[in-house]
Amino acid sequence: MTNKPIISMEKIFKKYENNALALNDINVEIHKGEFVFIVGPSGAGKSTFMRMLLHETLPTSGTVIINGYNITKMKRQDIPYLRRSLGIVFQDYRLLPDKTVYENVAFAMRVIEAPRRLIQHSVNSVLDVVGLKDKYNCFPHQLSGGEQQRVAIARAIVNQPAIVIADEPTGNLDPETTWGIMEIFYRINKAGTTIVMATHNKEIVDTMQRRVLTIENGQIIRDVAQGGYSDEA
Ligand SMILES: Nc1ncnc2c1ncn2[C@@H]1O[C@H](COP(=O)(O)OP(=O)(O)OP(=O)(O)O)[C@@H](O)[C@H]1O
Repeated sequence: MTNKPIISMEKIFKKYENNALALNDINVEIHKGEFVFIVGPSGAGKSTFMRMLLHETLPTSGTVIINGYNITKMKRQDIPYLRRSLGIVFQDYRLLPDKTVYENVAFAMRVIEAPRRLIQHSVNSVLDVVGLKDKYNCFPHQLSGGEQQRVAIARAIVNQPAIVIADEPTGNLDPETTWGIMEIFYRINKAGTTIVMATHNKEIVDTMQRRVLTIENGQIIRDVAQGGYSDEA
């Protein structure tokens, strides 16, 4: 058995066109099954870090390997395979407004041309995981923010990704709804999926007691295996 990290970043620098140095020598390994919070002040480089995992931005220098793909060297035709191994959840849900809950989730499987019966089975099963089976026929505007985020999570996990990347997923939600969403992430992680979540929410980080990477001025200034928002390593 190998123990290769599922995500590895080595000597990552990211300088934007305006010369802003968003990431300044990031070195980190994340292993399968970990739950990792990315925290830090506004402008620290968290979004840049997350966008790099999604292949939305490339490093100026350094190596990023995600689920076996070297993102700076991979072939263009392999990008969809990398994306398929990632489930993505955003702060603002990003559902298709004119599609039902069922269709929003099924869409993620239709684009990879999954067979119809598998789609039916998988969508029903993930809607059950997020507690939204009864709402399968609703449109996003008929749902609360928390329910919309549940749909987005169902969509993110329906293709059974190895890694779920969540950027501030509870940023628009009240505290009670936030905990409902965190419980779902907790269960997904318990089932073996690696989770990387950027958040400003001190309370959830303190309560969950998972790995915390703190980014400041483009550098990882703290890496705590199991701790709170500002615990020392
Ligand atoms: N597309 C871009 N072009 C130029 N500079 C950028 C770009 N995106 C981010 N930056 C700069 O890079 C730095 C890091 O930004 P980033 O968005 O990664 O921070 P963040 O930690 O996610 O902040 P927040 O918590 O406010 O979302 C900032 O100085 C920002 O101004």
